[in-house]
Formats: sequence, structure tokens, C-alpha cells
Amino acid sequence: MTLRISSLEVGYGKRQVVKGASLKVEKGELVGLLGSNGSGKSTLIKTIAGINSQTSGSITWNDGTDLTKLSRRDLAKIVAYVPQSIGLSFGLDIREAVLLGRTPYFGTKPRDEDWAHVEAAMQRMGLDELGDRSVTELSGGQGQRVLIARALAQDPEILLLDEPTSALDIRYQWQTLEVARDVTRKNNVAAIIAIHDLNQAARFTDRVIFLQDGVVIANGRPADVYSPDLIKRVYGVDVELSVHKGFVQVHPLSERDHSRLGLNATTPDIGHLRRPAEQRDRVTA
Ligand SMILES: Nc1ncnc2c1ncn2[C@@H]1O[C@H](COP(=O)(O)OP(=O)(O)OP(=O)(O)O)[C@@H](O)[C@H]1O
Repeated sequence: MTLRISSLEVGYGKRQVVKGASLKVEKGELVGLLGSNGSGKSTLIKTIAGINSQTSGSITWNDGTDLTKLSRRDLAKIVAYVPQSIGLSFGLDIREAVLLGRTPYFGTKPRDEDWAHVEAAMQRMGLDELGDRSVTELSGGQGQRVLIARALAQDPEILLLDEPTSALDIRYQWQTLEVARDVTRKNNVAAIIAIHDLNQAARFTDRVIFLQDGVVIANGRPADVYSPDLIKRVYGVDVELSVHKGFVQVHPLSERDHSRLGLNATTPDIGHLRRPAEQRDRVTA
């Protein structure tokens, strides 16, 4: 089963922000969406989530189901979206906020099954210890964990995470990325995560897609696509690559590093991590 995005164009008013993006995400695959600020990551994710409308192109799931044609309720049974900013509803406690993820499944009253999903999602995100506190009393990071738990309770087939770790301390960043990867694999979910940390993306995602000015410019395993040239092109910074515990890692170099250490932005040998060119994912543009 595949989430398939073809020639997607999305804009605000007359300004195009996503420009002819095509990509695929298979079930069981966690894909990192990378790119500089303003490159169109959130816009693309929100369009898959049905919040933005495309001007052209298609978004299909599975056997060709057109996600843009589904009702809100039917879309919410397939797609869960964790927004970048918190915006939790006033007057709810944590449990009730997580229960919102179950609303596509029940009528007027939650069933035992819905509460079971809520409890499991709360436990997974370490929220059970926060008890029945009101969502308005939570810190930014705690609120972000509630949003992720709400998405997990939704039991989606497609999970969209927009910088879900931006407000989290290192323990919960790690935990959230592990949860995202585990849910993707165990529940056979197709997942996209917009993320700025290239090293975390290399550590946790199966594949990365780089957006630049709304265009997909690279698509493949981190070890296959990360290079000083690509990172310079996307972010305008010189970097060195290394390997840590089998994962490619990125280290920005400052002007001072260049002069002090006589470094230039060359790549230490990471060739053993790379797959032969013929086995790599196709670069879309
Ligand atoms: N609601 C909106 N109305 C008009 N323009 C918008 C709106 N939302 C985003 N944009 C513009 O679209 C472009 C892409 O924004 P988007 O939020 O998709 O980028 P991003 O890659 O997610 O950025 P970041 O890494 O900073 O979160 C930016 O130039 C932004 O100013």
C-alpha cells in the first residue's frame, strides 16, 4: 500500500509554494521531509492532511483512493496529523484531548475500545503520569506529547508529523522518534516527519526527501543522499560527514574551523554506508 503524491502544486493566493512535487511513501516506511525554513514542508504536509487544497496534482492512497475527495471523518480514519504548533482546546483535560483522536470512530459516546486506545497512547507518550491535568496547564513540550498521543489514538494508516520534536527535551525527542519509528513498523503505517535535525533524520528515518523552494531535489536513504554539496545547496553551510554507530552524521563547519584547523568541507570515507548507484532510490528532480 502506497501514499502516492503526483505533480502536486500548492500555493497561497497567487504564490506557488509546492511546485510539482512527486513522491511515494510505502506502508511501514518512515520518511523524513527536510529543507530550509520556508521551503514548503508544512504546506506539503497540510495538503496531505486535507487542511490546504492543491491547485493541481493528486494525492492517493492504497488502491487509488483519492484522499482529497474523502469526507473529513473518512479522511481522519486514514490520516493523522500532528501540527507544528500546540493550539490545544481549552477546557479539556489530557485524557479528553487525546480522546479527540477517536472521534472519527464513535457516535455520541466513546466505547471501551476508544478508551483503551486513549490509555495506550497516553502510556506510550509518558502522559499517564501527568494524570488529569488540564491541557492549559501544560508546558510546550507536554502539549506536543498530547498532540502526538491524540494522533496515535487515531490509529491511522498515514501519520504526518510536522516537527514533532521541536519543543521537546532530548529524552522526549528520542522517545518520540522511537515511537514514530515503532508505530510505523509495527502498525504498518506510512509516515512522513518534517524534521530539521539531519542527524536525527539519519538515525531514525528509512528515507529522506529534500525540498528546496517547493521542489523535491533529493530522495533516498540518508547515507546515499547526504553530501556536503547537497547540504551546502540546501542550507548554504559547509559540513563534514562522519559515521557514528553505523549512521551518517553531519557536522557544520564555521569559518573559524576552516582557518583554525585548515579544514575544507571534504567527506571522510562513508562509502561503506552507501549502496551501489543502481540500487538507490530514484532522485525525483
Ligand atoms: N497561511 C499562509 N499564507 C500565506 N503564505 C504562507 C502560509 N503558510 C506558509 N506560507 C508561506 O509558504 C512558504 C512555505 O512555508 P512552510 O510553512 O510550508 O515552510 P516550511 O518548510 O514548513 O518552513 P519551516 O521549516 O520554517 O517550518 C513560506 O514562504 C511561508 O511564508
